[in-house]
Amino acid sequence: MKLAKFGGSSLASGEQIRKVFGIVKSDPLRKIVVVSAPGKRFESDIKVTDLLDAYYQDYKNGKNLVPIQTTLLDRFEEICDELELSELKQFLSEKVISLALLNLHNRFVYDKFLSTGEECSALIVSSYFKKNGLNAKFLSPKDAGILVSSDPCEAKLLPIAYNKIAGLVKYPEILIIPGFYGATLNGEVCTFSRGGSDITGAILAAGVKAEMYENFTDVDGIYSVNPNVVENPVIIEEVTYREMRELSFAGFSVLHEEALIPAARAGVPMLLKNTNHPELPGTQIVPNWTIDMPVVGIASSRGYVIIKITKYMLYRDISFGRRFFEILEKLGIRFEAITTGIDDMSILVRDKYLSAPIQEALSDDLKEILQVDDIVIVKNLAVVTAVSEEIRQQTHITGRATLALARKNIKIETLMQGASEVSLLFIVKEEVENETVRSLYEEFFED
Ligand SMILES: Nc1ncnc2c1ncn2[C@@H]1O[C@H](COP(=O)(O)OP(=O)(O)O)[C@@H](O)[C@H]1O
Ligand SMILES: N[C@@H](CC(=O)OP(=O)(O)O)C(=O)O
Repeated sequence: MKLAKFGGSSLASGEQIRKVFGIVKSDPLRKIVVVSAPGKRFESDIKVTDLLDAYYQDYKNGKNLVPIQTTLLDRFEEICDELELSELKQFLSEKVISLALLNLHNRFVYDKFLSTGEECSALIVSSYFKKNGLNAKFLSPKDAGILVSSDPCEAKLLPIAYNKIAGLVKYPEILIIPGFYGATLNGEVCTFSRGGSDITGAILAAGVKAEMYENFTDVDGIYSVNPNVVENPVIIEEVTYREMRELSFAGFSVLHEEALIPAARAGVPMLLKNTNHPELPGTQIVPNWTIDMPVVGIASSRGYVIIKITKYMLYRDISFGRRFFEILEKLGIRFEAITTGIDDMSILVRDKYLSAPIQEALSDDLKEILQVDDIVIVKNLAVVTAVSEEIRQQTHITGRATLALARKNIKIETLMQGASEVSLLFIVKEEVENETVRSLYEEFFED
């Protein structure tokens, strides 16, 4: 059995849904289909999930809801018209309108709004499949057994869920399951973080021990670098789960970083393919590499800050680390990397965690509680991450990378090896982010 997940770009219009139908029909092993909400049809278009977000904001702020409801209903109506599913229009319209009756004080109200895109999408796909002769069945995430924690917009799968999910193999129909959300033990709708349909796909593929998790999107494979920075970059033929997790976390938005672990643990291989060109091989995500590459991919992300603290003889104070982390926890600051020395400690954080009041509270606590001598906050940084399993084995990769940057006069603010040992992090000023990516790409991929 294979699990096929189709992203928003594959469900954006009736024409795209016809392609999805063709793909599912062409392989009888594709027994579970996970769908996202309709995505963008063209560059300036708005994804249905973003429209639902706007709908929620208008509802919360007491605004006139007619314009946003009309935009949403038009999207669904257009798809239904293209697929000749007129019988579904009224049902979907009621679903969308009834969101404006929800209790705003419920913790999961925003999740319910956002999840409606995937729910409607799965209803459309299952109706179209049935109408065209496929034995398909809509199954809600709750009925599929996707039981999740009660963390609005950040659901985590409850381990007990896997028992029920395993039972999905018994269905004779092709199951069409909405991605992106699950049900809490109290039956509330709770979504994963944005882009989370990939997580649903991975969980279900792991739960039924699928022979393959196919992730269909709008590119021919995973590019070795952001295609907006380097024109026509090389497509990665094969990447390990660990490499891909690092790349996703470091900026490759093509796959959600939380979608790798469930599939990896269950040993389910993944294949990323293009809905518009399903005949192409795509990118395989595998447990162990078979192709030697000094660097598999280069990801980058901006909006970082380094907090440097200095305290004379810091390393002798055995409670310093604990007290420092307690301060970070209290202020809700997540850090991504840390280095320490005799008198210094530096942490890398995203600037979204460091608003002006939080920064002030952090400075006060560091001075009062930890009595640090100095605090320096360096802003507007980008992290460029080169990833490969080979980095652990071959020391010359770091040398080649730093030399390539030195040749272009690019100053590295800080260089770190990721704790997973499959990544090298080059922290640079935001203004040289793209140049850093291009220089590393030239060094490792050109010729
Ligand atoms: N390294 C990369 N390789 C491929 N695509 C990438 C990469 N980095 C970013 N992307 C973007 O990810 C998009 C696909 O992801 P996403 O928009 O979530 O698709 P979907 O709607 O199918 O889930 C591509 O269209 C591309 O613009
Ligand atoms: N529709 C949700 C979940 C998702 O995974 O979407 P997509 O497959 O289009 O990235 C979102 O936009 O966040």
